[in-house]
Amino acid sequence: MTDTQAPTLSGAIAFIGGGNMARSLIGGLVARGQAASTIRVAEPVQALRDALQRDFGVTCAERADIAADGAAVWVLAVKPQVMRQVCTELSALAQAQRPLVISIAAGITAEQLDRWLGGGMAVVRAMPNTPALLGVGITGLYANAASTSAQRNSASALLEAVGPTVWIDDEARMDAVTAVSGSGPAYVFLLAEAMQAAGVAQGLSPGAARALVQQTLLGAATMLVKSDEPADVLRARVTSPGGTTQAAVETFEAGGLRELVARAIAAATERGRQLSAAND
Ligand SMILES: NC(=O)C1=CN([C@@H]2O[C@H](COP(=O)(O)OP(=O)(O)OC[C@H]3O[C@@H](n4cnc5c(N)ncnc54)[C@H](O)[C@@H]3O)[C@@H](O)[C@H]2O)C=CC1
Ligand SMILES: O=C(O)[C@@H]1CCC=N1
Repeated sequence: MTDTQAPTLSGAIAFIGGGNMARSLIGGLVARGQAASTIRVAEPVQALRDALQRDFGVTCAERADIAADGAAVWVLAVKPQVMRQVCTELSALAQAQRPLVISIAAGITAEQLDRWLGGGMAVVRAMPNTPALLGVGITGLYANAASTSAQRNSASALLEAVGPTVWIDDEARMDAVTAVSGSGPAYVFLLAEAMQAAGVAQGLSPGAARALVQQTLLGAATMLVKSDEPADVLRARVTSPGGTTQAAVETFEAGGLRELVARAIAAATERGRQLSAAND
C-alpha cells in the first residue's frame, strides 16, 4: 500500500456539508498535515459544526456561501437529493470566483453540477470511502473537460492525503466505482456482523467472536495488499483438501455467493444512475 502524505494545496478548502464522509475526509486531511486553518465547513446542523470544530479545529459556518466565499476548492459533500438546490444557491459565487469544484456525491454527474453552478466550471467528481478517516481510503476521480491539469493535480493531492486515487476516463464508470469502493466498506462490515453472529451461535463469547473476526479481516486485507498473489491463490493456501475451509467455501458457492455479490454491486451501480436522473 502506498503511504499517504500531506497534501500540497494552496488556498482554502471549503466543505459544503459536514456529515459522515466530510468528517472522514477532514479528519484524514488534518491528521496528515493539512493546516486546520485552511479548512472551512458549511453545515446546517449545530451539533455537527460543534463536533468538527472541537475535534479538528476547522472553521464552521451555518451557510454554504459563507464557507465557500474565497476558497480555492469547494468540496460538495451533501446528499445527491439536495445537491441541485445547494449548487443553485452557490451559482452566483461560483461564476464570480471560479473555484475548483470537487463533488463526492453518488450519481450526480459533472454536467449536472456544471449546469447548476451556471456553466463553464472546472468539476472533478471524487468517490472516496470512509476509511479515509484513517488514511486508508481509496478514491475514484473523474475530471470534466474544463478542468486544467493543475486543477486535476490539486484534486489528486487533496484526496491522496487520505489514501490512493484512481483516475477514471469514462464518467459512466463512476457509478461502478461507487458500487465497489464507495459502498464497499459496508459490505465488509456486513460480513463482519454475520461472522460474529455465526461465531456466537457456535458457542464463542461475543467478545472473543469480535476479536477473532476483527483481526481475521485485518490480516486477510493486509495479505491481499502486501502479497503479489491474487485472491484465489491466497484462498487456496487456506483451503486444505477435505478440511474445514473447504466445507465452508463449498457452502458459500452452493448458496450463490458470487452471483449474490454481482447482483448487489449491479443494484448499487443502478442506484447511482437513478440518483442522477431523480435529482435533476
Ligand atoms: N458515507 C459514505 O461512505 C460516502 C458518501 N459519499 C457521498 O457523500 C455525500 C454525503 O454523504 P454522507 O456524508 O454519508 O451524508 P450525511 O447526511 O452524513 O452528510 C451530509 C451533510 O450535509 C448537510 N447539509 C444538508 N443541506 C446542506 C446545505 N444546504 N449546506 C451545507 N450542508 C448541508 C447535512 O446536514 C449533513 O450533515 C453524499 O452525496 C454521498 O453520496 C461518497 C462516498 C462515501
Ligand atoms: O450509500 C451511499 O449512497 C453513499 C455513496 C457511497 C457510500 N455511501
